[in-house]
Amino acid sequence: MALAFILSGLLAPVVALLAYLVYQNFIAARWNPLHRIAGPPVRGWFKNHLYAILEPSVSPAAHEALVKKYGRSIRIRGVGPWDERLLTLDPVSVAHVLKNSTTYEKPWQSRRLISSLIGCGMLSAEGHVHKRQRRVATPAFSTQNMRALVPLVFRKGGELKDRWLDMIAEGPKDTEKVTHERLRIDVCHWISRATFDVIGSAGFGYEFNAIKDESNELFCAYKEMFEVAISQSNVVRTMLNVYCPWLTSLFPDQTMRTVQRCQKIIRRVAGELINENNRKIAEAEKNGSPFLGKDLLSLLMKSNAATGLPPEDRISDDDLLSSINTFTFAGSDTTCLTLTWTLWLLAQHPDMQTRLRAELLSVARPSADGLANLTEDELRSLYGMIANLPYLHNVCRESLRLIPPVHSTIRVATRDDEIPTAYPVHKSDGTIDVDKGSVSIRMGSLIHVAVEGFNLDKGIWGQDAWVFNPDRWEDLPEAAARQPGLFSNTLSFSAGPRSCIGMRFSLVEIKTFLYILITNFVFDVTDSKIFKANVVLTRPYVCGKYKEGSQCPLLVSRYISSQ
Ligand code: HEM
Repeated sequence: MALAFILSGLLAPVVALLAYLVYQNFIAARWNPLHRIAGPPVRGWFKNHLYAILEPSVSPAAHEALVKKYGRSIRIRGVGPWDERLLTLDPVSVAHVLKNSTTYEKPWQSRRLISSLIGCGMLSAEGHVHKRQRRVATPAFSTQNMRALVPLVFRKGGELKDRWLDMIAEGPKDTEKVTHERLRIDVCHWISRATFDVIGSAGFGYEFNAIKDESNELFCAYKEMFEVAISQSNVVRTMLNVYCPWLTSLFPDQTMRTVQRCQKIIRRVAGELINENNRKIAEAEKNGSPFLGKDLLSLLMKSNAATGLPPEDRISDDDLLSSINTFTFAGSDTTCLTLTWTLWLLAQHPDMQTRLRAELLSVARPSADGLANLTEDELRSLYGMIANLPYLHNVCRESLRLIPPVHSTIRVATRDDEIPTAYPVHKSDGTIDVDKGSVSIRMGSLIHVAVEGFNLDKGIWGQDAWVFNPDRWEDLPEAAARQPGLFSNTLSFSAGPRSCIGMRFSLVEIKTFLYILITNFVFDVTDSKIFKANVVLTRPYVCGKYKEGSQCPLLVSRYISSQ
């Protein structure tokens, strides 16, 4: 009797699980309206289309083939048979999904993964928590505040330049091949150190000094934690982290222990920064003088302390800590990769590099003896001129269009909806629906927003869409000029209420760094072949050396004017 009771107790959950799986895979899947949309076949129970649409070495061709065969609203298979997703390359559909951020949220699984590392900051929060964080942070990213950061960005760019000049003067180390004063430099590694320095200083008034050396404990903690985040090599462990976080924190493995150790350091150091700022704000208030901190954290704390803000709209010290982590996580690698890919593209196109250099050198410097002696105001006015240079702007937007660091993003429908379409929808029975003008979507379905897919769409940008051509921006095809997107009709910074809050910040950094680097150095390709891989972001790797991690070696020599 007792045995029968125990067995039935054990059996019940198994039967319930089986029933659930049968329901999800055979019944719910059949009733899902996405099932009626055309899409590529799946050859096997656990086969999916994720590699083809997520991996930048194959995704442009995959997207092109899918659109040709199935139109711009495509049903694809996600992780399992229960996971039918909508891949949309229809601009009207994407604008709808990104604009309606309460109907289309970020899936809880990706939000949980991000939160487990950097806390529930703006990247992973949803609903009123996100709104509150975004409202408090928005003033910090105003044009005026971004201008205030210009001198600091020049200082960091100058430090990187001096470091490279020293390295070139010193000559090669064992690992660096040289041909007549040209040094092989992993630009990705070095620019990453510099963008960390910028975000530390401009983000929260902290000096990582990573261009100098890589020993700072907060820098090491962030680096180690982000490396864990991007490796996620143990799929089972990652799944457990998402679905049973209590289990993995009860039985932490080496990776988890590393993350916990890093988080402890970050909490301590960043906590001190927050306390210090709180103290300064209180002191300024007491003295009736303004608090002068210009970094994002100070500005965020100032806007949070503003007298007009209702208490329920204020964010907590924990949220402030998550914001520091979020700015570091979202703002350093993305900008580093844009700069790295731009230098790589310019190294492949020496004529464009020369043309850009000529334009940058045409900007009159307020002082002949370099940037170091310029006042903050002079640097700001210099940046004003640089920011308006047309070819530099075209190079930046073309690089961000061609190789967007964020390859794609994903949303989940929080209710049933009709997603409007501009193009006819191909159905799974072989017919084409020209009249309906929408795709029915059920609550819980995932929508794949192909950032790179949009940016490289030949049907929109023209037959040369996969080619680096900064001049295309002088005469865009009509369809491209109608594309949604926060930045220059591209989705590189996304669109709508969840688009990138740091776009202006990164453009100041990208343009200033390009100005300093291109007017001081010449960049050439090496004999190493570089390929792109989507490891959270689109990163460069050397062919045959994937295991060595992301790198982008270029031959760097000093630019010497012939005049
Ligand atoms: C070239 C550099 C950058 C690129 C290409 C980029 C791109 C993006 C994209 C595509 C998103 C939307 C992600 C999604 O929907 O899944 C995003 C969001 C975000 N970015 Fe950036 N980003 C860059 C630089 C920065 C910088 C410098 C910062 C901060 C200092 C920053 C802070 C954020 C934040 C906080 C969000 C979340 C916004 C929200 O959900 O409300 N980003 N970024």
